[in-house]
Amino acid sequence: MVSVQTRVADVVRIPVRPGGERPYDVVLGEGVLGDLGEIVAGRTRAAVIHSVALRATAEAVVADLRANAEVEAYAIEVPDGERAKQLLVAGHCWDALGRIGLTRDDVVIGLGGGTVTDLAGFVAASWLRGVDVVQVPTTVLAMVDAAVGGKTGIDTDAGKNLVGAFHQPLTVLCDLATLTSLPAVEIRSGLAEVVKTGFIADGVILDLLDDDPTGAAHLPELIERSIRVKADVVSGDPREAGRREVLNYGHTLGHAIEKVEGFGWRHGAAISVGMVFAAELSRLAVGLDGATADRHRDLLSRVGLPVAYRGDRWPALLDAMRVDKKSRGRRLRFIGLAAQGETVIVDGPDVGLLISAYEAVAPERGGWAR
Ligand SMILES: NC(=O)c1ccc[n+]([C@@H]2O[C@H](COP(=O)([O-])OP(=O)(O)OC[C@H]3O[C@@H](n4cnc5c(N)ncnc54)[C@H](O)[C@@H]3O)[C@@H](O)[C@H]2O)c1
Ligand SMILES: O=C(O)C(=O)C[C@@H](O)[C@H](O)[C@H](O)COP(=O)(O)O
Ligand SMILES: [Zn+2]
Repeated sequence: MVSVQTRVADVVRIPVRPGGERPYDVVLGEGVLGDLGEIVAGRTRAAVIHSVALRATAEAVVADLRANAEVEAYAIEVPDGERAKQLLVAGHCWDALGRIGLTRDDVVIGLGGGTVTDLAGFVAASWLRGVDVVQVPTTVLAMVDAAVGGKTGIDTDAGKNLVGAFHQPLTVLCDLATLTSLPAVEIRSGLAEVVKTGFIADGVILDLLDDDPTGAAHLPELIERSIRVKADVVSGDPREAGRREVLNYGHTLGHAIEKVEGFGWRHGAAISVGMVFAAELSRLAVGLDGATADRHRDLLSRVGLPVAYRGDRWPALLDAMRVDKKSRGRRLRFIGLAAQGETVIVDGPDVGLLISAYEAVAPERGGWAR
């Protein structure tokens, strides 16, 4: 396990102000899960959607809400990991909400990693055409990214997150104490989104990770900085009409790897490879300097994330990338980097260029031609 230092002694509240939609805060600190009762007090019912790994925490939350907030709380358990983001599991949750009799005055609570907050958000967005959701992320990845900003959804056979809705939460509670049980491999996966945030916006993040690539020495600060960037981007463009697309840096290839791997790769691992590819594409297409491009591979390797993938999977990856939400007609679109903190759209690059960029992550190519 990676030890979690708690340098953020005080609770930090980071505002998300999505224009036209209800404003909310991301609350970050040790023990902030204790605020949940106050947040949902006055509701009749609450449904706590959680993964197997969070069963004990969910049971404690349910008991606390019943005893201290006079809320009829119920736990709904879903599978661990990406297997939660399936239509079948959403259906299981809708059936459970039906049995509970959850009304529009009641609330869904998403307790777990990004797979659970994505699922719970989608269930809340669709149940009765929309009920409130409070997100309680328990992984680094969910705190810095998935639980913030209202993107919710599930996967289909065709690809990642292809069904979903924008549904902003009532509040996001990031309790640093929950991270003490998080395996190191999951911390590393979360650091991939942290690195993404460093390259697209806040360069201090990259320096902090250079200082300690395990993330342990600066974890609360890394989480806070990443949330601030996400909150800022989402506040300006909650429904991805434009600028929000920058949060997809590394995701076009990353999501394709997840699909080709049958959703068996961690999200952070897949977008780590995706960022090395995106950096190389940026070098070739928009003149990103070689040192910044190389910094991707160096930093991500030192964090302990993968930076290479199989050459023979290129045709399948290209097919998978065509259903990416950024695609327009036959044109693939990528988020590129002109310099650290300066994103650009790489619109409709030709396949030859994509293959050249892919060579940066495929040590032995094979099975595909230029
Ligand atoms: N909606 C968004 O904006 C957004 C942003 C980024 C990622 N995502 C999505 O998030 C998902 C990845 O999230 P993730 O990395 O959190 O994965 P995850 O939800 O699969 O969690 C990782 C593993 O850790 C376990 N776990 C969770 N909290 C724990 C804790 N405190 N202690 C011990 N074990 C714990 C989980 O049960 C799971 O097995 C992907 O589906 C990705 O597409 C969504
Ligand atoms: O919040 C966003 O916007 C993002 O793109 C954040 C990503 O890290 C995240 O993985 C998101 O789920 C990707 O969304 P998608 O629209 O590409 O499915
Ligand atoms: Zn992501």
